[in-house]
Amino acid sequence: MRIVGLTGGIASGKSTVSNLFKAHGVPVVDADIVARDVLKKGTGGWKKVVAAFGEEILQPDGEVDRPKLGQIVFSDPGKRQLLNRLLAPYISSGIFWQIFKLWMKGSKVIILDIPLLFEAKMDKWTKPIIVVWVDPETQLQRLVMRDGSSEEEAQNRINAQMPLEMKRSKADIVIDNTGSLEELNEEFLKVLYEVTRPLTWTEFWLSRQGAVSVLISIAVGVVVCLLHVLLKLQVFVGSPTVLSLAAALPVQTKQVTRKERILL
Ligand SMILES: CC(C)(COP(=O)(O)OP(=O)(O)OC[C@H]1O[C@@H](n2cnc3c(N)ncnc32)[C@H](O)[C@@H]1O)[C@@H](O)C(=O)NCCC(=O)NCCS
Ligand SMILES: Nc1ncnc2c1ncn2[C@@H]1O[C@H](COP(=O)(O)OP(=O)(O)OP(=O)(O)O)[C@@H](O)[C@H]1O
Repeated sequence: MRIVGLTGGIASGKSTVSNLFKAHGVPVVDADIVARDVLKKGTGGWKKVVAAFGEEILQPDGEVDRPKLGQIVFSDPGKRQLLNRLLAPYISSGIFWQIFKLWMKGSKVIILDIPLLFEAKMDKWTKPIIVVWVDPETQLQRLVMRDGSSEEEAQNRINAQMPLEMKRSKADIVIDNTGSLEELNEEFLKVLYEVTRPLTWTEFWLSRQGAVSVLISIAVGVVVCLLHVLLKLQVFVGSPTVLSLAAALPVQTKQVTRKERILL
């Protein structure tokens, strides 16, 4: 199985690119969706966060007031680190299960869309790593337009992440999303070709099909060895029971001649 890391800065266009992957039939695990699920009312993550930040971050219906919590953590690095620490175990196990479900379905290539891939040190699990890059002015402008936030709030969110230039330097593939959506689509098609090339042997062994092949090979090996041992036992012990056991195995057996017995 190939787990492709898709990352970048906030509003650099990760979701836009992951939608293109989905449209071409490549499954995507979205870490932002996992992070939302683990903060739903009554979950383990919700309990930890409410205990640490107090009930004033809750809406009247008991769900977390996300914009309010966002304002708190994106203007205070200490509180952001606390939130990250509290949610990290839930987010990583949520991501693991999503990947496992796709593995069970037999998906060979999956995209892990995760803004904090490097910050959360999850880059070692993904190959190749795609970074969606935009220039800083375009990033700020798109973020303000999308979220309707002030420039200051938007800049705080940008500053809360590893600088995009540093992410770019760690990438295997860079998608420059400074241009139009048409230009992005053109660049995307080249990346799609690269990402969906045949699996390497290592990736194949890590896929469900590879694991099944290994299990079948082991089972066949065990049966062959067992048969061999049983036939030998028949030679030395001369037990007809052993021979009938060997005959019951799903491998063709034949009567051992005297000459063959001597060879065995
Ligand atoms: C603070 C929260 C409640 C704000 O929610 P809100 O709906 O306003 O934003 P949303 O979750 O859609 O995130 C939007 C973007 O903000 C950035 N972002 C989110 N959390 C963080 C963080 N802890 N550090 C840096 N950037 C972050 C990401 O680029 C993300 O795509 C929420 O972002 C959150 O729970 N964050 C902590 C969980 C986390 O680390 N999420 C990132 C997924 S790995
Ligand atoms: N090439 C483009 N031209 C114009 N607008 C774009 C382009 N690419 C993305 N956008 C817009 O920029 C905004 C940010 O894009 P997107 O939501 O895909 O970013 P993101 O990296 O997923 O953000 P986040 O980190 O918050 O999840 C969106 O409103 C999107 O429609």
